[in-house]
Amino acid sequence: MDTDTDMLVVLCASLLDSPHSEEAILDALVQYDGNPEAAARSLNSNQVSKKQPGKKRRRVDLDSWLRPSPSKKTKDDVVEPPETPVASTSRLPAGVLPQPPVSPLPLDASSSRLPVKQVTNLMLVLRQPNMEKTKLPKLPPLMLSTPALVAQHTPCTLHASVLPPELACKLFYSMVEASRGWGRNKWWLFERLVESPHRTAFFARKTNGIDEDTSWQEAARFWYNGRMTDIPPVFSAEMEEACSIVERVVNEEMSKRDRFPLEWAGGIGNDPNWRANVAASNCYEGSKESVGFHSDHLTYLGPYTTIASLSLGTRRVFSLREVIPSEESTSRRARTFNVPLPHNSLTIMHASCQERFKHAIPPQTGGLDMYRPAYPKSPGGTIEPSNCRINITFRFYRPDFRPATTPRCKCDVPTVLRPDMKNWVDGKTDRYWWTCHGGAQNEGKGCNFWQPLDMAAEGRGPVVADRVATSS
Ligand SMILES: O=C(O)CCC(=O)C(=O)O
Ligand SMILES: [Fe+2]
Repeated sequence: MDTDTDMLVVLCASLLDSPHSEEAILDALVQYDGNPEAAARSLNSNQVSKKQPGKKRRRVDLDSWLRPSPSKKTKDDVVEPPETPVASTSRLPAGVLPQPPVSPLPLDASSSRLPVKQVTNLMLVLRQPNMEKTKLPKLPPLMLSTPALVAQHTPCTLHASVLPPELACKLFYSMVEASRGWGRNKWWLFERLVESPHRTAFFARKTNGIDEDTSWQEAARFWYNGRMTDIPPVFSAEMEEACSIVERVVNEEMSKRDRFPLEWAGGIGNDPNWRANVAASNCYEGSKESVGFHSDHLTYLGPYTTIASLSLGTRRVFSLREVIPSEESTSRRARTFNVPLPHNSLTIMHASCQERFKHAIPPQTGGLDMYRPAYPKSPGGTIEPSNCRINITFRFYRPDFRPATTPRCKCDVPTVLRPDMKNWVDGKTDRYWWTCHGGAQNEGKGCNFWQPLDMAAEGRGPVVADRVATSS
């Protein structure tokens, strides 16, 4: 761990009511963008039920944290997962990576709005945590190679060959072409400017498909990673065509599933349960480009969102790993599930996936299969194999989470909405927090803003629970 991070861990530990493992602290720090007070508040709030009323708050001795920890690993140290093939120097702490949910316009380091500082690849900043010692046996990663296995083990479904082959090919070519102009997201983490190890872009649909509301373009225009962006492009003709097919598949799949009480239920008449009004696209060129474990911010998506992720081009592995709730941490261990995503497949991350699981595209070891398009780029042209994977995540920004309703912190930047993953409950009484996002751009210096989401007080909904309540 670098010195800055050491100091943050120490600071956070000094604010805790009871001792926590270094990994738990690091986890919370990453979740709160390196803000020790917000991280400590989160860890302390997990303790509330265990605390005895009237008992004096105990501060952890700073010295005990500053003392160097034993440097050599013992056999008991559980090193997280040997699972997905990830080079050891670039391994992220399992399940912790504040990679943002949607990836709008690239942030340009040369822009006058960003301070000129050395940029570090995100993968090099986060170190492998010392995992809590546990007696529970480590679970080897599990390869989920069929849609049935994916549905059995994860809150996701996998759909093969979703687009007509020619459309999939055309969309692949056009996105690869466009991706030459995309950039890598940059943000501040632990007082360092880090950048994502893949290129990314964000699109807003011209309308939400139902009315002429353009506020989603506004949402994307203004804030991303605590930074103002330009107006995003609208969907291309191929993206629109793909999107209508994806919407049909998603709604069909949702109609077969039980819905969670906090899910959006505002669709009336012909308005479907789910529609895509924005899309984030990623281009992974070659085997080393990746995205670390993260769950998507829920700022505009709201609780129990559904995200549809289209894969085009080279096949890559999608990793999913459950975040074990605190109270179950001694009784069961997380397992990593690896899902190979072929060209023209759709992965639907269903409601509860962002609350319970983190996901990643790890760097690929052991070689990459080149993608050989079925059609040439232009009629009569030659077919060139490609080492790129294009991912388009179609998302539904909820009307009750419109940008104007996002609380702002003391930095005067819209906050981000995060689930309390360590205390995931039942889809009804789960906790979420609005937290400061200013530090992601302001050299890592944010404020301490932290506010629980209160659906009723904030006038949000309707959600599935409201529908059930009125119909019974
Ligand atoms: O490339 C993928 O499949 C995942 C992308 C992702 O997780 C994201 O954009 O949030
Ligand atoms: Fe994601």
